[in-house]
Amino acid sequence: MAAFHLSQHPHAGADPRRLLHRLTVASLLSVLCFSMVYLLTGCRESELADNFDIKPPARDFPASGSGWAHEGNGTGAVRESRDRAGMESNSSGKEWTATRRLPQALIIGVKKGGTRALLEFLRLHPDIRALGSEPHFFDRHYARGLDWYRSMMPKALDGQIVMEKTPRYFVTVDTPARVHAMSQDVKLIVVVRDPVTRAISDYTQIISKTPDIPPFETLAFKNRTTGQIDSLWSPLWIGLYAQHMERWLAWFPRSQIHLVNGERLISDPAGELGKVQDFLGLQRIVTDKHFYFNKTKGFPCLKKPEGSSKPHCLGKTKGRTHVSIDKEVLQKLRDFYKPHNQRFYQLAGQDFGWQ
Ligand SMILES: Nc1ncnc2c1ncn2[C@@H]1O[C@H](COP(=O)(O)OS(=O)(=O)O)[C@@H](OP(=O)(O)O)[C@H]1O
Repeated sequence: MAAFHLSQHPHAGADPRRLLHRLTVASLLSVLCFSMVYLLTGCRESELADNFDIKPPARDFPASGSGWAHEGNGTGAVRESRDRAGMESNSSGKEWTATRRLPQALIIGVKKGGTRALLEFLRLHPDIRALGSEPHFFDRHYARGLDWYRSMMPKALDGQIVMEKTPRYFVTVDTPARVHAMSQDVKLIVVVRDPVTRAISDYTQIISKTPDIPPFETLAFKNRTTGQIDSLWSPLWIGLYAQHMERWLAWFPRSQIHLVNGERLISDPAGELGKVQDFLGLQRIVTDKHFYFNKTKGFPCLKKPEGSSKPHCLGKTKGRTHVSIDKEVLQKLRDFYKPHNQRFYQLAGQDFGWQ
């Protein structure tokens, strides 16, 4: 249409140089505008979002379906605008520049342990800046390099702790060495939960996505008649905590790994959060004042996150009803895990009391 219109213009043929000049000026203006938009809106981040399967740092909300039930909370909005500006000011009005840094703390596992709840509770702390999505850097995107990883992090001020959670790190063989190569001082957090319940939680999620898979009772055994457990089946293998923990202990001292009791994270979230804040060297700011027990959901939820008037619970994929499992199979699994759990308690220096 535009080309047709130009060729019909009475002066189009008369002054091609003028037309060319106009076109050049228009192109220069477009380039200028584009550059301005690029600089002002952090275009680099949207490129990342388009090209990769994880979210950019400025949108550091939980992935949909895995985060809070009411997402557009004020806390996130405030944080997002701070991220965009990259600035924050203290009481004297002086501004500090926030920068993207590599994480100083990682929630490395375990899948279905309660890692999302822990991360969201920790995000209430003003000295924590946490990436909402799981970047899977050390297990999937390691080849992208540390600069890429840093670019995924939310901006943080000096003194704020940057963190992320990717529960798969705990069980991936190369991860401890890779994390160590990034930082020898990084603080590691693992939320652990009774491995039998964890496996059922895992399976409940799997079957919700692929309803055609065989029953849990079939997949859990190499041979159901002989009762031989298939410990390589992922939902069961992840629960061999001692085995995974030993790999981490080959690279990091026990004092650098904090274990969160996943069961207590539900029954006493403030108590578990208190210990995590101590471990991170932070003031205990997230306390029981922040939580209430939501009877309908059957889990603790947040009363009023900063800037929001609504209480917040985790989304519906967290705390769902588990598939019911044959009692005999449950007992076989408990017997199977017993020695592994004992070994884990020894490594942990803590008895989690799983049956
Ligand atoms: N406050 C609160 N609200 C909801 N759910 C809670 C909470 N605290 C811990 N949990 C438990 O977290 C389990 C999900 O664990 P993760 O977040 O680690 O899962 S995931 O690995 O990120 O998929 C999830 O597992 P399921 O109960 O099997 O759904 C919960 O038991």
